[in-house]
Amino acid sequence: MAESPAKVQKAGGGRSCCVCNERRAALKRPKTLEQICRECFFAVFEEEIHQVIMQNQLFKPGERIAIGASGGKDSTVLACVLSELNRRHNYGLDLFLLSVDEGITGYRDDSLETVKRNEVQYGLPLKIVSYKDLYGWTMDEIVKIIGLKNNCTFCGVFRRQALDRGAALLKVDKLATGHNADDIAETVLLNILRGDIARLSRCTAITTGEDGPIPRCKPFKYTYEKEIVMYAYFKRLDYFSTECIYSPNAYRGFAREFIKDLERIRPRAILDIIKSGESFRISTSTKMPEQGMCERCGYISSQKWCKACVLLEGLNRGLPKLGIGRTRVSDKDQKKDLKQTSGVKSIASKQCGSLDF
Ligand SMILES: Nc1ncnc2c1ncn2[C@@H]1O[C@H](COP(=O)(O)OP(=O)(O)OP(=O)(O)O)[C@@H](O)[C@H]1O
Repeated sequence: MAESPAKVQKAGGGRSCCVCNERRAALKRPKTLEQICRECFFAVFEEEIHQVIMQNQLFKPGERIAIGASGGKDSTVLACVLSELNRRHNYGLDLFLLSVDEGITGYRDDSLETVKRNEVQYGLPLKIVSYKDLYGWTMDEIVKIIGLKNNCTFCGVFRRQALDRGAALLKVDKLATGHNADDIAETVLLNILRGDIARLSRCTAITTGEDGPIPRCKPFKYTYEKEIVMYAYFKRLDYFSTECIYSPNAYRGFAREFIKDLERIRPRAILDIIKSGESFRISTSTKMPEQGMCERCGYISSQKWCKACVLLEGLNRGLPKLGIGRTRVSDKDQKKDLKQTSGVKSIASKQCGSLDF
């Protein structure tokens, strides 16, 4: 449901809109702090996304595009705006909604109900793929075994692959996700803090995976989260706004809060962090992982087995910590497990909501 954004910055003193100069300003744009009326806000918000799509040639006429639809604000606004722009500018796209059911009772089951309503509201066919069908496990079952600490690693790795598998079933050319400017700035910071050069070098790319099965793109790369919330609120869009019940990601939470603090002082900070991320150049002497194919399932992987197969093997063998970085499994046990598991190296923990798309 369209909830009131935590802090809609109201326009003050009955000023007129800085765009049309006719209507009264209804809000202050978080990105530019301009006083603007509702109608002009919708228009500039949509036009900026259209420009990003055109300048970065995100889509080609005739393409089939899946929108990763979680039922949350970002992907709901993405579905709404993409269908509108597709009509208005004759992109010639065949749009679909693609949802991953992670099997989280009290969270994903409810948000999927929202996506089912969106299917009708936007007239976009919906495909749902589930962890249970793909991997034989729901997140509820995984959490029972692994607890709350590392569950985001399983969820993130499985979701990435599940989206690819769903996209393949839909036979789409590309997958569009609702990652916004705040998400990307946050990921730039996290990759710097972790010294993860490989991810730092690709996390700002608007399109990724062009060498893989299905490229992914982020039409909201420069769109501020606060503006997405305002758009959803003023348009009264039907979205689901509850946080995942298994998401205790404190580290990412600190990065998020830090960026929100910076944004309060200087809204451009978000765009500048993204710009800094884009400007990073990796020295030629830095060794980058080589992309290959998982020997087990054929999915792209820089190791012998992909991350999902390593994690799944651990779950199925009753060694759920197999493949999770920096765990308390003793070195000896882990070495033994990994040896038995065809020499796959331990993977570093990938946090929930991370942008390794
Ligand atoms: N279960 C899912 N099914 C399909 N797509 C998903 C799912 N979870 C995430 N995505 C895609 O990845 C994007 C970023 O996901 P993230 O978990 O960071 O959520 P978010 O920032 O809360 O976005 P949203 O508001 O759309 O839920 C989403 O906008 C969506 O496009």
